[in-house]
Amino acid sequence: MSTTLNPDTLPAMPDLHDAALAARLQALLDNKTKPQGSLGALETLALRLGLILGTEAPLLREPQLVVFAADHGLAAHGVSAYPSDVTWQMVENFLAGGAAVSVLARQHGLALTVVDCGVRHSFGHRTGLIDAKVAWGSADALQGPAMTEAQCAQALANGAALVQRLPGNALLLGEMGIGNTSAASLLMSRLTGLDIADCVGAGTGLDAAGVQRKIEVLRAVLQRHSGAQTPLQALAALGGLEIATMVGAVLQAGAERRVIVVDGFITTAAVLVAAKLRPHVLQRCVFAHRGAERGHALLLAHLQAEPLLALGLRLGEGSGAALAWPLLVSACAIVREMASFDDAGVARRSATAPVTG
Ligand SMILES: O=C(O)c1ccc[n+]([C@@H]2O[C@H](COP(=O)([O-])O)[C@@H](O)[C@H]2O)c1
Ligand SMILES: Cc1cc2nc[nH]c2cc1C
Repeated sequence: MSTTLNPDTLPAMPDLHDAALAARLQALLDNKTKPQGSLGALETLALRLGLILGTEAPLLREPQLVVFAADHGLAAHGVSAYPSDVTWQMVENFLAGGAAVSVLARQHGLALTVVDCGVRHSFGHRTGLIDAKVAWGSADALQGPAMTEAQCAQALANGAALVQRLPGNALLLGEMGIGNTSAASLLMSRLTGLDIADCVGAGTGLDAAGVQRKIEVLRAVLQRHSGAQTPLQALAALGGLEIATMVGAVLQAGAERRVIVVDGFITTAAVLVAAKLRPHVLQRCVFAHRGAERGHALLLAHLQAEPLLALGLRLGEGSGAALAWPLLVSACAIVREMASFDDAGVARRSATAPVTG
């Protein structure tokens, strides 16, 4: 491993497990005026948020939805249904407030920031856009590595630095990049050992023949980079400047004990890379949804993640993270505000009632 891409330089990620706090949070939930466990997944979520934030009174502050954007050399091989220009055009749409995620972020009071990690376009200085451009798109991974080790290290550092400057205690992940389902599928296959055919889907809307061609291209890419086996080697070779920047952001957010809200297939692939480097980062993650992109369900299963929603989304941008956000707010409010049996003078479960699961 070269010194530029050294995993030892990444942030430490201590185990968040705190049996005493978990027991106190569970007791708080069990004493609320409801049959035990009746708020289902919201209770699991409340426990997780309490543990991440290290408190019995979890409160989410100044949530930040960050859309990581970049272009992909592999897009030249017809692996997407749309042209690469859509990446910069959608960045303009985010900045103008007209994209799906713009609408949802406004609706839910989420600060929206777009990061140019490597878009093939010059935006100039713009409100709401962070310039973290490492290159004008990643290189064609069929010809060589998608990024040099130095570029990958720069993207990781950019992601960490931008999170350090963000306020609040929650990071919602979004991305935009024509061709980035290919990079995500490549990373998934390499880091899980699953066959590439199980990791590839229609992305923006390829037909069945298009998906077959995409699988063939990606199989050749994996062959070309058979030596790139560690998480960081795979990240540099198989690419995605927005994915690499996101990995840096996720590791920094996790180290700062921010709540990380994971969106669709591509953001989950970034979390996979981060988790292979620092497994405890998964304790800080809330998986917003299981999307329609083939591979996402398998990837979530690999991570033993239980997503909150299943709406058939395949948009990205952070749209699923934004849609799930009110559930996180509700979970925290339940812990902080709901009355206990004692507070409200409500009778507890009868001592003689049979115990059920
Ligand atoms: O989030 C997802 O699960 C998801 C699934 C399919 C496509 N996308 C979005 O579509 C783009 C990538 O698709 P493609 O076909 O160009 O690789 C990129 O901008 C993603 O945000 C996102
Ligand atoms: C129009 C469009 C919007 C998107 N948002 C995220 N990925 C996208 C891909 C396309 C093609």
